[in-house]
Amino acid sequence: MKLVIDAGNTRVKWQLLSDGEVLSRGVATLDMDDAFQEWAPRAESIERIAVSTVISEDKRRYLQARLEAICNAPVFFHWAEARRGKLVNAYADVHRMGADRWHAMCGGWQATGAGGFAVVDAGSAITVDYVARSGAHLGGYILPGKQMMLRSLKQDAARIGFDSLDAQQGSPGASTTECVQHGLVWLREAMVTRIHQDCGYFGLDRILVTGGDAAGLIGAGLAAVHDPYLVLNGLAAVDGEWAPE
Ligand SMILES: Nc1ncnc2c1ncn2[C@@H]1O[C@H](COP(=O)(O)OP(=O)(O)O)[C@@H](O)[C@H]1O
Ligand SMILES: CC(C)(COP(=O)(O)O)[C@@H](O)C(=O)NCCC(=O)O
Ligand SMILES: [K+]
Repeated sequence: MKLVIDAGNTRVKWQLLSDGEVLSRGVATLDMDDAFQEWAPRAESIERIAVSTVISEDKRRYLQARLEAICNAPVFFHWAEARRGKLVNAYADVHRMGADRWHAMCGGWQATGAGGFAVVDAGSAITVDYVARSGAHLGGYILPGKQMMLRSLKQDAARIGFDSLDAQQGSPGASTTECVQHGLVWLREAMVTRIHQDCGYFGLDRILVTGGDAAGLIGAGLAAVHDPYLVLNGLAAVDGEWAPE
């Protein structure tokens, strides 16, 4: 049995795998005492743990120590790479790229086979990455995620006080709350339009979306396949049979 973990800035996603089949899966946060209680009873059967993470080095060490306290299996951390098979990273300095972005692209490559694709990961931050049919990563974008935008408006502007609002429309607002909340919808719609345009320009056939705010992007019209476990699928492939060359 293998445990694969995607530890993001907000949440930890995990899956327990046996011969490539998913036995169980879940979501936790690192600060929870019982973060691993769902799989901990099966820890003795786990032979290997593979992790993709973008958390700080301090938190990464904390995660490793917690895993080693529960489980005897070796823990492997996987990072962004220059290439994996035909998939070629656009970064000159690949170590600077978030492991989650690389593993999401790996998951996308495995899932789409022949065509080019876009990966949108709407997590703490939003990332967009484009991969051509040849496997060449064309580059991407990093934007603040929904909660990050709301937090920065609240913290960094003295007179922007607003409430939560389940806004579905991006029409011009007539109060601070509406201006902020409709603004998010408006921004989302603009982003979706731009991603669709880029996919046409670069000849990409498919869009894959993942992350906690994926449903919001689909609600804003993103024509994408939603896979909440895209990073884990890519990580499992990299940690498994998929040879680097
Ligand atoms: N139950 C939830 N707990 C926390 N965040 C959630 C939840 N449901 C949706 N979200 C949204 O998902 C985002 C986190 O998504 P996630 O993909 O887990 O991020 P990360 O990979 O950065 O940890 C949050 O910013 C929040 O907007
Ligand atoms: C952009 C990210 C913060 C996204 O992480 P997340 O929001 O999913 O936790 C992460 O991929 C990261 O820390 N990247 C490093 C910089 C880069 O990818 O160039
Ligand atoms: K992520």
